[in-house]
Amino acid sequence: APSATNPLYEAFGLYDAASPADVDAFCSCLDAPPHAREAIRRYAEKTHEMIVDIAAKLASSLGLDCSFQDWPCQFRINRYNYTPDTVGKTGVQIHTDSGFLTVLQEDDCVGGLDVADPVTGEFSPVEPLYGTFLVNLGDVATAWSNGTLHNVRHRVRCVAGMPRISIAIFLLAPSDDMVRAPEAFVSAELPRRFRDFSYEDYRRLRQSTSEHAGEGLARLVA
Ligand SMILES: O=C(O)CCC(=O)C(=O)O
Ligand SMILES: [Fe+2]
Repeated sequence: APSATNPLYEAFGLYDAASPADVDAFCSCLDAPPHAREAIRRYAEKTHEMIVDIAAKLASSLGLDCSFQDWPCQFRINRYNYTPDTVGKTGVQIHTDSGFLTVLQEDDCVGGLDVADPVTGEFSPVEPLYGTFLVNLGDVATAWSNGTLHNVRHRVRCVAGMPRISIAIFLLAPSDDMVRAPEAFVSAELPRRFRDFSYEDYRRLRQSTSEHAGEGLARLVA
């Protein structure tokens, strides 16, 4: 629901996108007619396949052979209730995604997503590109890779006076909820940076401290 921090933003979603029963329950909440139900089911299935595949390729590029098939996955539709009066206002505050990997389908027409340069902190706009997805790493990626991968700070601003919709799928954390860098990422030169932690605890920590941009990782330093 819209909040004091992000009054133009609302979202609804489901957990777990890999579970046909969860997707069905979500469709029932929406009172989705059969053709919409089928479209949502296929979209969740295909984007889940895609995110698991991207994660495996990412791991393999780091020399690790692992499967992300059973990692819980959240699916969310974001809606920004923009009007001509809200141009220039915040859509979503600066944040990092808390999980491992996000695949985002941007609005085809309305831009406004900005990503921060990790060194300078400067924001650059991401122009919407029809037919593409955007891949983004979250806090769990930083911890799980022992600091090899970088979480990305981003925000959404209202740049046009019309509603904006984006669809995100989030691969969150290992299925046992415990985030721990595999041994392959740990060496004498690169000692373990973070203690083992529960993703659910970390998510609660982010909420309770209102630290939404990965600051909480500093609390988990080994
Ligand atoms: O709507 C967007 O472009 C980004 C949404 C986002 O950052 C999120 O859902 O975490
Ligand atoms: Fe995000």
